[in-house]
Amino acid sequence: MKFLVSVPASTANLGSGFDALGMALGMYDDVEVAVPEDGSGGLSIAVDGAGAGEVPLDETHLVVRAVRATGYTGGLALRCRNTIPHARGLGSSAAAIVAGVAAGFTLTGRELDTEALQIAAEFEGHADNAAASLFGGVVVAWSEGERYRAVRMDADARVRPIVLIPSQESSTRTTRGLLPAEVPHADAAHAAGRAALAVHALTSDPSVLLAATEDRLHQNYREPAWPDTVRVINDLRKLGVPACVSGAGPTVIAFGEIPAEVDVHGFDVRRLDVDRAGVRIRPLD
Ligand SMILES: Nc1ncnc2c1ncn2[C@@H]1O[C@H](COP(=O)(O)OP(=O)(O)OP(=O)(O)O)[C@@H](O)[C@H]1O
Ligand SMILES: N[C@@H](CCO)C(=O)O
Repeated sequence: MKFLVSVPASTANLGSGFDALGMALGMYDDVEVAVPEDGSGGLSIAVDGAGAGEVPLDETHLVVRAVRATGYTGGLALRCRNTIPHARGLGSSAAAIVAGVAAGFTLTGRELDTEALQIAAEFEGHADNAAASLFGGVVVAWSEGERYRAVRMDADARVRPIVLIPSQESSTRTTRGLLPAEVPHADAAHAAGRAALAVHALTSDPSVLLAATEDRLHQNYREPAWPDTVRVINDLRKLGVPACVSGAGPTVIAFGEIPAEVDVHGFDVRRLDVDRAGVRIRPLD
């Protein structure tokens, strides 16, 4: 058995929707999955691109851990071709987890269903990135007790994301540690209104994206980890360009054109499509 799992990157939060809003982006990690014909066990992993020479090549590899979380215990040969940069706020860890869950479900003959989201989201403790990589489009994710849920919507065709990716890495775990336990009531109320507006902006009316992407719950608290990111966001927003931190940073996500007067030196600027399909599985011979 041999198949290819192709999984999109994602951007979480989208400014106001901390831990709730996500969107899939047209940048992909491909994982070729094969099971030894003779039924022998064993594990082999090869990695090209992002993470090559850095990620472990044993049972602790994130894709393998996610495969195992689906209950598949047999032999596995993985070839990972990664284009999603690690620790930049583009959902690389969620993409790896979703790839592993999709591979595990395929190996055990199951359709990707709500249990796939549950398993994937349990790895990160929130479902925003994982739901986007699984389902594509724009997602709202939430949890009810220990169950993770998400709804998927189509992005408006006029939503044209641009990502500005710095070379510096920033770990999600580290910058979550910068967040306060409590926020002022006024900021919580602001976030609720703007996040609701963001759903409308992303799916029906991108003209209100500037207000919709204004955040008060995480970016300023995390600024010490990536001051240049916050500077670029503030410069863009002052000129009327909707911009916010992608996920836990340090990538900036903006909508529209980048004005020449904004200094984006040190950032790799790329226009990406919104991915509409989510994770894809294709048989290989
Ligand atoms: N394809 C992969 N294969 C193996 N491990 C991976 C893969 N992608 C990410 N990882 C692991 O996840 C880490 C990055 O996770 P982290 O949550 O900090 O950032 P991110 O997922 O890129 O960003 P964000 O969650 O803010 O969008 C990497 O340093 C690596 O250990
Ligand atoms: N919502 C998450 C996304 C990163 O995984 C955060 O901002 O920490």
